[in-house]
Amino acid sequence: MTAAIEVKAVDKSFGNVGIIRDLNLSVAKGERHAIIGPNGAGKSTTFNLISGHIKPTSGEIRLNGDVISGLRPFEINRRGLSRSFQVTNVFARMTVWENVRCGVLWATGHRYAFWKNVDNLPEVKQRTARILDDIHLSHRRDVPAGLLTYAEQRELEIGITIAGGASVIMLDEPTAGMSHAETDRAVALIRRLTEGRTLVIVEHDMSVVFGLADRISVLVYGNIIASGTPDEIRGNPKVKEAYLGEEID
Ligand SMILES: Nc1ncnc2c1ncn2[C@@H]1O[C@H](COP(=O)(O)OP(=O)(O)OP(=O)(O)O)[C@@H](O)[C@H]1O
Repeated sequence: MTAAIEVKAVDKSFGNVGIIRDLNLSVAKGERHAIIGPNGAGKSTTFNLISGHIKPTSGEIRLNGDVISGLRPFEINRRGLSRSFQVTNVFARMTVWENVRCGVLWATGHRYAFWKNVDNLPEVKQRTARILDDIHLSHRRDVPAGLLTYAEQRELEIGITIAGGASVIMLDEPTAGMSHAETDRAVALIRRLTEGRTLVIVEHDMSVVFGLADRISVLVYGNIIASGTPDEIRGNPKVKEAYLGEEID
């Protein structure tokens, strides 16, 4: 079967510093795949390469079989890939409802419908309401997003990322800065919302990684040193060495 994401022999240099070196990664359709690795290993850079925010120096990236390296982020998004960022990225002055509706408008083809009364579009209204319900933020719908708690903002962002109906979702450290209880809630949310889709996640919290991922890839110095099931990764000596002194289970 065609992979959802296929990264082949990708290199990325900033100036003459090689950050990503011969990166090869395959994520099957419907799989939840985590990318882990020490600080500065190149995880966010890998995300930015796949989502088109930066271009590879060489190599090729495919989404559902089609080459996407070289395309711009919005073109890749239209082809079915949606991502969140490490830093919370919601519109602080817009309400929760308006934030989600933005994502829905994009997905339903009303991309530039600024002149329309968009609340009169039943499909948009229903879909926005359903997503708010899914992310358990219906009771906060009229609150400006900037006034939500930090964890609620991250949940909203996850909601917006999936609002577009993309088949491939990429989340960059979705539980960073959350308490244990908030993390558990976010993981349950992510698991539920990505059911039947492909998920790629960058995450430092190993309990999240090992609880959520079907497969894990370990990135060290811009290169994937191991890819496998959580059990394979746990028992891999190269991974243990890269995480010397740290607990990975
Ligand atoms: N635009 C850029 N220009 C120059 N160097 C960059 C740029 N973006 C990232 N880097 C460098 O690339 C390396 C990898 O950074 P990246 O943010 O991808 O790592 P990471 O694995 O996501 O780290 P962390 O876990 O700390 O978030 C770092 O040394 C960083 O300084």
